[in-house]
Amino acid sequence: MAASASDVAALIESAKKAAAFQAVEDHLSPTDKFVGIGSGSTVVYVVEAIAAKGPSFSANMTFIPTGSQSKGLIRAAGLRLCNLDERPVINGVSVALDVAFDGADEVDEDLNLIKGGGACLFQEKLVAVAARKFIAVADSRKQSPRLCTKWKTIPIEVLPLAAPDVLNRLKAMGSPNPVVRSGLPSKAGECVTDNGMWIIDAPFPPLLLPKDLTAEVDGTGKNGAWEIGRLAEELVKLPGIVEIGLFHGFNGVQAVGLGKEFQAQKPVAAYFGTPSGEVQVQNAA
Ligand SMILES: O=C[C@H](O)[C@H](O)[C@H](O)COP(=O)(O)O
Repeated sequence: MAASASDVAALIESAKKAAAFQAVEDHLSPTDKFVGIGSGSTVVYVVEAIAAKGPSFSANMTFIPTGSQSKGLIRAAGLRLCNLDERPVINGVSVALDVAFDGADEVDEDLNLIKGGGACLFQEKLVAVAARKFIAVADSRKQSPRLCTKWKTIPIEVLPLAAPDVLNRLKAMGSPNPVVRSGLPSKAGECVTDNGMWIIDAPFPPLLLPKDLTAEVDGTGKNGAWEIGRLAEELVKLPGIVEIGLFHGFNGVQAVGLGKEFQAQKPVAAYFGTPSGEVQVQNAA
C-alpha cells in the first residue's frame, strides 16, 4: 500500500530533524560564542537541538539571526539574541561567528547551494560569510548533482522599482520566463522580503561546475549553459539585484587559506536526513 501524504510529510519532518540534531552534535562546540541561525523549516530543528542541550550549554553563546523568523526562533527558545551589526568589534573588526547553521533548497556535489525558497537569502548570505564555519541542514530531497536540476529556479532579491528591467535582462541571459514571486496565499500582491525587496524566481538549465567546462562549453551562457561562478558574477552586476540565492565559490576553511575571510559562501558540510532515519553527511573535499 502506498504511503499516505501525511506519512510522507512526517517522514520528511523526521529526516530534517535528524539532520539538524546530528549537525548540531558534530559542529556546535560548548566553547563557541557566536552562532548563526538561518531560516526555513529545517532550522527550527537546529534551534530545538540547541535548546535540548540545556541552558548551561548555551549560557555563554550569542545567536545571530538571518531574518524575522529566525529572530523569533531564537527568542522563543530563550537564547541570547544579537543582530549581525551589533556584535562586538575587536581591533576594528566585528567578531567572526564560530559557526552558522542554515537550510538549503538544493545542494550540488560541490556543496554549492540554492537558497531563498522562503525569501530569506540576503541576510542568510551575510551571516554565512561572517561565519568561520557554515553548515547546511536539509532532507535528502535537496541533494542533487547540479543546481537547478530539482529546484529549477534561482531566487533573486530585487529592488521592486527595478523588477521589470531585471526580468528583461534575465530573459536576455537565457532565463525562460523569470517571474516576480507572488505573496499568495498569505499575502495579496508580491512576496516582500524582510528587507522590503521582492523576489524574482529565474529558471535556468542545470548549472555547470568548473569541471564540466570544455573547449566547446565555456559556461558563459551560450546555448543556455552557465557555469555557477560565471552566472553569479553576471547576475550580481545587474543594477537592481540586491543579492542572489546562489551560494558558491569556496567555504570558510578554503577562504582562510586564500586570504579571503568573510567572502566564503559555501558550507563546509551538508547534513541530509533520509526517510529511513539515517543522516548522510557531505563534507567539503
Ligand atoms: O529563504 C529561505 C531559506 O533559504 C531556507 O533556508 C531554504 O529555503 C530551505 O528551507 P527549508 O529548510 O524550509 O527547506
